Amino acid sequence: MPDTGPLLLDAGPYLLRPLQPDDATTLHHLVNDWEVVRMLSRLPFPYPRDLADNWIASTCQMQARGEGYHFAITTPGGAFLGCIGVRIQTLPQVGRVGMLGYWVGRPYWGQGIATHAATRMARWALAHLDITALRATAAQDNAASIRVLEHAGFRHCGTDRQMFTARGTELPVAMMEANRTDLDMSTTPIPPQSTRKLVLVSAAALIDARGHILLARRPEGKSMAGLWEFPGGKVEPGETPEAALVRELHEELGLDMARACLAPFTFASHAYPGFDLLMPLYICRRWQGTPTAREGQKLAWVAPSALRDYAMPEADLPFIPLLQTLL
Ligand SMILES: Nc1nc2c([nH]c(=O)n2[C@@H]2O[C@H](COP(=O)(O)OP(=O)(O)OP(=O)(O)O)[C@@H](O)[C@H]2O)c(=O)[nH]1
Ligand SMILES: [Mg+2]
Repeated sequence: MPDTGPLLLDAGPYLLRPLQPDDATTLHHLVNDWEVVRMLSRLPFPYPRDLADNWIASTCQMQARGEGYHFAITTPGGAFLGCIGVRIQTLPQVGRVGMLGYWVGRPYWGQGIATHAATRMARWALAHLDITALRATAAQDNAASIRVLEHAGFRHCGTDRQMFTARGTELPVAMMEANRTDLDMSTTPIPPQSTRKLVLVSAAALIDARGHILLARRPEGKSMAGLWEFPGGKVEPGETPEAALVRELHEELGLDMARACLAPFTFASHAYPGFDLLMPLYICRRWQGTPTAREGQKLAWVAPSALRDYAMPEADLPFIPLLQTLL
């Protein structure tokens, strides 16, 4: 199974945990409800009891193969409220995307449960799974589900038609998408141009003896979580960019190095929706210690030719050809 980080997630006042065989009875009781099933494209009505067992078993297999992650939504006390999951698909031209789906049992509607679950699940999936974006569809007559997706940070990206098995017909659906930048923007209001901030960040391309470069994956909870970046961080007031980088590489990776080992290479100047980033990139080939993930980030030594396989913040993209030429 790919390394996905934790599989027990807080979702506001609710919990998300992998489905278990003994959820089948409650799951069946809640989902075998016309008002629930009519909004779910692939489920039949009535929903047979043994389908609940088979579905739960198939989610365990999907998870083991890294093809999908399906969770029960529960109260802190463990009461089963509904399901949410992401199934990974490879789409032509787009690549790997996660298809988000969810439902909540009718007795629990109107309490914001789906919004809490979808908000958390979307952030977890983009932080931990190798996907470029999340997609979801909702029947056009399912205004509640469209609102859930909007609140979770999804944007409308088109319309389509989908077969709804229980209703026995094709119906128009809203198509929605969220990528790693969408989710940042849904929590950070965009300031007007006059109050924009210039953020100075020092970053390092650490290069090992094989000519591989160290990338770190931004952990869940940080902005742009799930993207791979060059280790480093913000320059604090009164600090030089080099001193900031020596400090950050110690804090984030446990490395010790002399400022003289940092060779200025190039810089990025990029306008993000919420701030302007100015980021000098240093090359560093000598340090003391072994890079250790001290902030929950994942680390990877990457060959220059493979840099494009790692989703990076927009500001970093111009670095790739420069590093490939250097190495
Ligand atoms: N370190 C680093 N930050 C980058 C890169 N590319 C890029 O856009 N950034 C942006 O620069 C900003 C500052 O980075 P950071 O979050 O590492 O700052 P930090 O280590 O001081 O963390 P903190 O503010 O959470 O304490 C973030 O908005 C980050 O997304 C990169 O390659 N490396
Ligand atoms: Mg940092």
